[in-house]
Amino acid sequence: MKKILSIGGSDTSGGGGIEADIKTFERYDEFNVVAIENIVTMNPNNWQVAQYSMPTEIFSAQLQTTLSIPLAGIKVGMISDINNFNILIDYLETANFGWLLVDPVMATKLTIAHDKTIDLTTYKKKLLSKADIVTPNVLEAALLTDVQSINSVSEMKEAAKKIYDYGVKNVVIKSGNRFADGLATDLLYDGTNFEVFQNEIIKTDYNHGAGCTFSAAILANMVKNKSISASVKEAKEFTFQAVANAIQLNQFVGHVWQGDNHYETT
Ligand SMILES: Nc1ncnc2c1ncn2[C@@H]1O[C@H](COP(=O)(O)OP(=O)(O)O)[C@@H](O)[C@H]1O
Ligand SMILES: Cc1ncc(COP(=O)(O)O)c(C=O)c1O
Repeated sequence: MKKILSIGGSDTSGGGGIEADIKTFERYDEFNVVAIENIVTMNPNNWQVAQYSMPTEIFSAQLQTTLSIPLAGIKVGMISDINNFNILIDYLETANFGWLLVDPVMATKLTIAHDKTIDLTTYKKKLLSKADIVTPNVLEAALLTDVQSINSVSEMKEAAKKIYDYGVKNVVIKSGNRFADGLATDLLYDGTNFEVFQNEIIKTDYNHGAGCTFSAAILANMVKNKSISASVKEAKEFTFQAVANAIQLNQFVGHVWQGDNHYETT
């Protein structure tokens, strides 16, 4: 069984972050080990989000723990603190692992005030440049490429080229449910070719966790030695089902569900 390390935030509501990763990797029969960099909580009255960064000593101890484990891949999600970020970069330089996927979680479906001390130039230079694959949504891709917004496949292509130039080997940009054409488009760019993956947008408000699930599923396929293109294709189908099976959590949100079945929806 392959072992994969997730580094990112713990979502107390259970939909995104490390919790989505664990559920997804289990579906692919892969063993997920974790290093939690931050914890996200929600106000029960209005769902306002708070984020608590892990003290550096604890984050570092988690990463050290994983040095004893042969890792087929590492998935990096939400990173909130510059000191933890630097510890992560040092760790990536010493650890032995297969693929590195970076999901640059900056613009999520929840409004999270991120620690602005990680500037994007540093983020690109130190982290993205090491990634085999990076999976921003269109909002994150716009932030990374310093454009106002991305509203079409041709604008996704422009952004993918720029992100590739940061040293990333493969770029996947996701439009999710944001484009008016009714299509959920994912664009893959490997430095030579563009490939477009599309399906219809499921009309639902419940897709929290879709991004984490999608990127975990891509990595889950990659460590099974599938091509990047086949990995993205399969992950898209997996995530589509997870969105189709989403559950309402409370009056504020609904979360994707990676399991085979769910027996009740409220
Ligand atoms: N309503 C939806 N219908 C179909 N696919 C969706 C829907 N919402 C998200 N997806 C898919 O889930 C994956 C994650 O996309 P997205 O939700 O944009 O990520 P993020 O959580 O990073 O914003 C993509 O493959 C996207 O096409
Ligand atoms: C810790 C953490 N990581 C990642 C995400 C991203 O979630 P999504 O997959 O909906 O983009 C969230 C969303 O709340 C989160 O709390």
